[in-house]
Amino acid sequence: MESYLPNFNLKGKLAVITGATKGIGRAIAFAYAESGADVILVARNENDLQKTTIQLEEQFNVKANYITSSVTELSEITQKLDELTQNKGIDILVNNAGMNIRSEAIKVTEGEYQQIIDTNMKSAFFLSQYAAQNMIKHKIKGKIISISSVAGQTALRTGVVYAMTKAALIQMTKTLSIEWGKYGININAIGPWYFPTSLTEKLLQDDQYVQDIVNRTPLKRIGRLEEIAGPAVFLASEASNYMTGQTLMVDGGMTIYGF
Ligand SMILES: NC(=O)C1=CN([C@@H]2O[C@H](COP(=O)(O)OP(=O)(O)OC[C@H]3O[C@@H](n4cnc5c(N)ncnc54)[C@H](O)[C@@H]3O)[C@@H](O)[C@H]2O)C=CC1
Ligand SMILES: C[C@H](O)[C@@H]1OC(=O)[C@H](O)[C@@H]1O
Repeated sequence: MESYLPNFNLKGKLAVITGATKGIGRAIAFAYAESGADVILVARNENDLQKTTIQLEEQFNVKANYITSSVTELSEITQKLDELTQNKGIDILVNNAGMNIRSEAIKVTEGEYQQIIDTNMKSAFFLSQYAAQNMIKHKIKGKIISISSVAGQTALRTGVVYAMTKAALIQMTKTLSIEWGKYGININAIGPWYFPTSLTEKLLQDDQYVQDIVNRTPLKRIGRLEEIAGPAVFLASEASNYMTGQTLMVDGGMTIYGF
């Protein structure tokens, strides 16, 4: 039978997702499990992790493990990943955990700067490095996906340091893709516009702010979480095997909207 339909499912894959108990990371974890992947969730709240992994195992009949740690505690995470991936290497890493302290550039403190940089950028690089070492050791042609932002490509009013980290993830994605392509590892990113999560909750409670977003968005609405899970499943699946170094803007058209 002649077929060109690639494999979009993640059966038998092992995915590591950071910040996976809330918002976009949670949506991705659920979509991956529904697509058949076993998952390792990384987050800071043990209770949330326990509840989420139990739900994933019961709902989708997959294996769900967790690591209770801040992504800034890299050795904590890598030691636990060593244990959890002895027999099965990592197929997919999603660098999702991220935070923002929205303040004017003129007022940013060194502490705020470092917290955003460490959470959004440093963790993504070193977890990508760990995942690549793991994939190479297990001879896995894996997928590394980072959640950037439209703020990494166009200027927003929501914090310069946050934007710096999101731009860095786009450039990290390009640079790692040329270094690790020879191992068959695909490195891509996703740049969301606004999606309803705890990160954006306060902003999206302001009707005028939401109207401003809608006015700048060709599709005239904010995103729905399943609309970010789809591209994340695509980038984790064999369907994207010939894509690397790219950032998919999942933004309702916002980044291409000149005037
Ligand atoms: N929601 C949106 O409109 C957009 C979100 N993004 C990005 O999407 C990613 C996910 O954000 P959302 O789901 O919206 O936010 P969220 O706040 O709902 O979820 C972020 C998750 O990351 C976790 N996290 C934060 N710092 C952490 C740390 N140090 N260690 C471990 N986990 C940590 C949080 O606990 C939370 O579970 C972030 O990287 C964010 O920058 C990008 C563009 C738009
Ligand atoms: C779309 C942006 O990333 C948006 O800006 C913010 O301050 C929020 O943190 C969202 O991520």
